[in-house]
Amino acid sequence: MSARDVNVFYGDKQAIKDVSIEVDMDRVTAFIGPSGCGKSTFLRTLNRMNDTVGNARVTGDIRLDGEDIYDKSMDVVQLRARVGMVFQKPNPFPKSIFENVAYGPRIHGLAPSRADLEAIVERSLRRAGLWDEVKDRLSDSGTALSGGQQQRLCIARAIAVDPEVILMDEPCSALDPIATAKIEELIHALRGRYAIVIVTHNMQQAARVSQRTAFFHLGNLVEYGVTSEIFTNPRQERTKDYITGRYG
Ligand SMILES: Nc1ncnc2c1ncn2[C@@H]1O[C@H](COP(=O)(O)OP(=O)(O)OP(=O)(O)O)[C@@H](O)[C@H]1O
Repeated sequence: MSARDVNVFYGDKQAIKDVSIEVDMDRVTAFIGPSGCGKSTFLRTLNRMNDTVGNARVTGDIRLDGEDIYDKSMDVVQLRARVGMVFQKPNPFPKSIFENVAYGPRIHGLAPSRADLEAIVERSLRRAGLWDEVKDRLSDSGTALSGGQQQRLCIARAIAVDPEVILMDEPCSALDPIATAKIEELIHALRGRYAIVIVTHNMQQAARVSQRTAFFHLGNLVEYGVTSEIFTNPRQERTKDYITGRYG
């Protein structure tokens, strides 16, 4: 995915200023920066989630496989299948575990038969590291799972429609350390199969899970590069101040 000269406004207030970035398709990219710097706002431009925010306006050019995702001909439902999203708070549908995962493939026509649908559900739950925990209770409600399991269910739901990119907006902030570690392991396991972009407040997490890091401050993309270099040898003073804990 590539973004060029992206600006986002909420009414008159500019939240993102001229951001350009190339997201590598076979890597995990972390967005870091102090609260309110625009990480989530920018993440949401990548699958047009800002369309659902009444006063938000996006300018610039964002492409997925060379296609302008803001073009009038772009089908937003298809786009959000290709660029899936996992939110801060796990948000399974109030339906069974099976239905949570089956819903997307069904509406996108990916499963011609019941057997195909069952295969997709099993594969997605396996990839999300949840199959062994839920295989005997697929008809239980998704909302009855633990928080960490719910978040892996949401990841399985995103995977089920065969996305190219998965956006994760602070996916562990509502989870305990054990559930967090499982999600981090999962991100490692999914790397290479999907491009993953994760917003995180937790710098250790960014360092653990990502290969590329983008540091945002006051709506600007201050620095973007190889994660180990950003954390050990940042080029910009503002990045250095943030990673050494001087603000944020
Ligand atoms: N719906 C909205 N209407 C108006 N302003 C908004 C809206 N959403 C976000 N903002 C503002 O845009 C700026 C960027 O917010 P955003 O949530 O993207 O930052 P963030 O870096 O993700 O913050 P955090 O780490 O606290 O989640 C902030 O000043 C915020 O107040």
